Amino acid sequence: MSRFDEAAAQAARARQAVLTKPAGSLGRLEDLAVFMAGWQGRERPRIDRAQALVFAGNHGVVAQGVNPFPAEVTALMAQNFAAGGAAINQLCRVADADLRVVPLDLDRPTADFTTGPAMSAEEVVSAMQSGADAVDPDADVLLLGEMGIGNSTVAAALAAATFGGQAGDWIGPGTGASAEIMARKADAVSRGLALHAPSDTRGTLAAFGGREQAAICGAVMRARDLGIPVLLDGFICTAAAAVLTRDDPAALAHCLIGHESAEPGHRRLIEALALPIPPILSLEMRLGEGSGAAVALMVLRSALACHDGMATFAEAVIG
Ligand SMILES: O=C(O)c1ccc[n+]([C@@H]2O[C@H](COP(=O)([O-])O)[C@@H](O)[C@H]2O)c1
Ligand SMILES: Cc1cc2nc[nH]c2cc1C
Repeated sequence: MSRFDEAAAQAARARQAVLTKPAGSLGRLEDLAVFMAGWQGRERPRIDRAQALVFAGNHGVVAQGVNPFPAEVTALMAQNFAAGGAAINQLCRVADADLRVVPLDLDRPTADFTTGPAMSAEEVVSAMQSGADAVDPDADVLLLGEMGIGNSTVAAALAAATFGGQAGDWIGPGTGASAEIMARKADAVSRGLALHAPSDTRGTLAAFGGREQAAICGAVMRARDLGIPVLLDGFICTAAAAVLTRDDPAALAHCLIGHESAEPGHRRLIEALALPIPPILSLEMRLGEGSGAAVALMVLRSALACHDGMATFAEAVIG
């Protein structure tokens, strides 16, 4: 497993200290440059290739009436991604990321977690493998996103199973749930938590699903093996990746959270994870599909452009 290269990070910190700016004046852009230096293992990190992976899946728990949009929208949005008409297509174009959408058995939803396990152990392994296989080994940064009608309910269950608390602590409006839908969501998550008591990563994914969540876990692990830093998207993507901390509390050390979503559970999740760098952006976005990670990539590129391109005081002969 790749490790944070402290020597490269230290060299990047030393470089930040001599660039032509008051110390610390680029704020968290400086932290981002040092983070990338450590995980890429070079004083001057770079992003020549950014890969964005969006995993899509369908969920049996939609039978509980927990989502305002019908499950068919997952496949329709997958087609929209392929045709270039979604927000993520526009954002990847301006952020210069290679977008790949990976639909995962959309015509075979996972089982309803209120009545039994969402997935078998084999299905979990297969979805994790799909995620791992999709990672471009030559990427300098990996953006992760998801699409799946009903998956804000799955995310709430995964977060509650991982960090504790009640259903009401983790549910939110998702794509725009009414009060009645919210009540059904709380009930579905509560019943799921009463039915399943998983204690590890794969068991938690098997209990609640879904395929896109397992794929995100597989991609995060593969990126770690390859030494590729990861930009997570919003609530649903973060909740999926967070399941990895059940097996290894440091599993997300190479991850940044692209943005803090408007979905209320995201703040709680961010606090529970306590990653060293806070979410890059907070724009009240709540779309999913990797959109917040793609906007955050533009900030990350800004951080690296300053780190790499600025003159040092010695070079500029200032002050
Ligand atoms: O990740 C987020 O922060 C986020 C917040 C709200 C909604 N979403 C997206 O909305 C879908 C899930 O919402 P729902 O209402 O169908 O459970 C799924 O496709 C997600 O990508 C995503
Ligand atoms: C239209 C639509 C687009 C999305 N993108 C990610 N999740 C989504 C959910 C819906 C409903």
